[in-house]
Amino acid sequence: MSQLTSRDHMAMNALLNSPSAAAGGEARGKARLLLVDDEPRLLHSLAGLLKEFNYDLATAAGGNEAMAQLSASHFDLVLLDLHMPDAGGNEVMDFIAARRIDTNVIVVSGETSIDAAIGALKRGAYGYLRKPYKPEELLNTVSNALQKRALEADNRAIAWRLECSERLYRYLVDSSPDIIYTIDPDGCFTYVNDRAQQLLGFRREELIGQHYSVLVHDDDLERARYVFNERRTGDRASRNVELRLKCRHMNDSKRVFQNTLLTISFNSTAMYSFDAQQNRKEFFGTYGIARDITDRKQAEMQLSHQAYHDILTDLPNRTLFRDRLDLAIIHAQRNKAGLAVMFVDLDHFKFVNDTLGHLKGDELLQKVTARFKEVLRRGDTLARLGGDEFTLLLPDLRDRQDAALVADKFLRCLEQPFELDRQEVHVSASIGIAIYPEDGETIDDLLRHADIAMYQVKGAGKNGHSFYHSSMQEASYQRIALEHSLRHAIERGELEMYYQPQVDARSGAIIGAEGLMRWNHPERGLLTAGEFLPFAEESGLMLPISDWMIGAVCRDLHEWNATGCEPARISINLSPQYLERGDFVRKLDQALQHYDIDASQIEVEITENICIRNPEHAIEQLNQLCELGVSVAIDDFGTGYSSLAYLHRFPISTIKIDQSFINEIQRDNGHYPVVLAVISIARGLDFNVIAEGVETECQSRYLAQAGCSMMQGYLFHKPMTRSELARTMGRKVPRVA
Ligand SMILES: Nc1nc2c(ncn2[C@@H]2O[C@@H]3COP(=O)(O)O[C@H]4[C@@H](O)[C@H](n5cnc6c(=O)[nH]c(N)nc65)O[C@@H]4COP(=O)(O)O[C@H]3[C@H]2O)c(=O)[nH]1
Repeated sequence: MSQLTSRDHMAMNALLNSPSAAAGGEARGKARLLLVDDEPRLLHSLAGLLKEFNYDLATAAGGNEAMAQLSASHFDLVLLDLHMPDAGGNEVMDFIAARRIDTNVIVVSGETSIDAAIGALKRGAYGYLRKPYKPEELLNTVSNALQKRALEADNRAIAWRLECSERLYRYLVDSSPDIIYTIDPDGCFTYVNDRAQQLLGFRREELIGQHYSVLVHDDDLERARYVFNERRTGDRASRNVELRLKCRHMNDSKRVFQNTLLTISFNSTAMYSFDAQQNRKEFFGTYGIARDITDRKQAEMQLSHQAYHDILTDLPNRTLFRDRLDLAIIHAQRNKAGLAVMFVDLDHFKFVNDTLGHLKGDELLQKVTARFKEVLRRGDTLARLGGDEFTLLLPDLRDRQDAALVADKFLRCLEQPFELDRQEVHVSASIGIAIYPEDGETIDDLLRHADIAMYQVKGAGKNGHSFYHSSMQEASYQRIALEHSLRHAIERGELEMYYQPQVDARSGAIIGAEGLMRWNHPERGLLTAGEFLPFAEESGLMLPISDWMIGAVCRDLHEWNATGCEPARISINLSPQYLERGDFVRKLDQALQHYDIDASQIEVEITENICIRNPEHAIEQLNQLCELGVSVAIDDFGTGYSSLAYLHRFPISTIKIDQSFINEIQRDNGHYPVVLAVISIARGLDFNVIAEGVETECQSRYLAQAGCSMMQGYLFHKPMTRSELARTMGRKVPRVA
């Protein structure tokens, strides 16, 4: 922005605030005349002569009085005698000059020498009249002097206006946010405003006289020719033409200088002068305004990038992938070539997300992406569809084995663990492959079939790849149908709670039972929780299902309480999704009150992972449970990221040893350190300990000897219906290990 001087301010204020001046010429009043002569008779006759006219007259009888009056008020014209006894006319004129008094002087003197006249004119007198003067000569001289004075005043006003106007426009042009320039017919700059330097880094003097092409990016020169040679005016002239201009690269902190190219939008128009002699217009250059639109262009580019890319990994998104696949199919059709589409789904990603939190989950996805990218060739497209799902397009496939090789490389690159939060995290992937044209000729078919093949890998134990085969279709339909019918299972009353007794192995007495959900599937029969709850977790059905489960367990407890054959305590499993929601304590409390159940009859089983993900939140929730009187057990202990540092802060009463550790117990005299360690941790922290999945007498004996007598497993009881449990409780058959 150019600096405004105080003179500029004055000029602009005058221009903007003086409408009369703008109209050209100030309104004038009567001319004021001062008549100076020491001879009263002459003074009187002079006044008499001028009185007839519309002048405002004042008289002075000597030089001193004249100077006093000139100091006190303004006069347009002084009619001045030269010889006066106190102060002569020359002295008065010197006084006028020294004080820069704005007035004109006509000397009216009896002095006849030419030197006197020359002296007076040199001092600035407008005229010199000799006494005795002819009246008309005097009147003419006075009138002419006043006219000339008025003309001079008008000229000064016009010049001042012009100066003001020029300053205003120069200021406006220089402080414009746009570059303003003029160019001569040869394409050389004749003017650029200050903004050019700010934006492009070139000083005005460096650009004036230079051809415009020094500034224009080489690729834009063709378009620039029209803009900088614009011969049209008005609506037909160039509007909003975008060109990239070179900037001088300077280490200036200002943003504009850090760009080596700016995108500028140009408006330009021709300039013509009129040749009166030839009676025709003459082109003398182009005038233009260039606006820096770099920020807008960058924002537009960013927006369009975001529309087609995944923000987290910066990989192409679904839209761009489909577009690329579409093009690749057309290309393959034309060239009778093949292509492969892969569906890549990370195994156990949800577990990482649930245990370490979404931020770490995101970090893992970024790290996985980086490894995948290293495997790719130019021309392959890896996209992220969302969550842990990636798709890969391999165009120009020569052999389907090439696709298998890439899939193997993907799997191998995941073999090394990832480090997250100073913990080693292992992930693998399940990859389904569909080949064009055998497995589909459209985008949707290829993607669907790759997805089906991927599910096949998941079902077969994950961490592998598989080509699509039409026989997989049936399994896929079954999976989709399962998900679909699960949505209606609650309303159709197909869910049921089963209970697996927990026993004190020393006496065989039932000390409690774990509630385990079952689905009486209309076609597939009784499904265990392990067979359908993973789908519920994936499809967001865990929340309504958990609501149902709390109600069902409380209702069953209510019935048993009424018949007096209730187990001491029922433990229920709560999914991390449900715990996260924060209102489950209130729901549980409501259900307990509704069915009049004592809170001590319920134990909530949580996995240790939920404590690690957001310990403070977990502690708060668990404390609320304890305040209700509900106890807490840690399920599957030892399989997740347990942290003893947190464990003692949780209000936990029971630890359950996971069945994978119990499975390992094969011999009475064997050494099973994990089992021993868990039992000793539980003792050290004063927790109850229950072993789950106990199937053999050997396991039961080993556990009892190690100090764990509370057990659950097929050896004692399988999960059973509520009426079976009631019957079992009624029998209370003791069983001694
Ligand atoms: N091989 C073997 N298995 C045994 C033995 N004893 C019991 N089991 C099975 O092991 C699982 C024990 O439950 P969990 O570890 O809490 O693991 C449960 C629990 O985490 C979850 N789950 C079950 N019911 C519910 C529920 O109502 N709500 C929620 N949120 N999760 C549930 O599903 C998991 C699987 O449940 P299920 O399929 O019912 O499978 C049950 C049970 O049927 C044994 O001696 N040998």
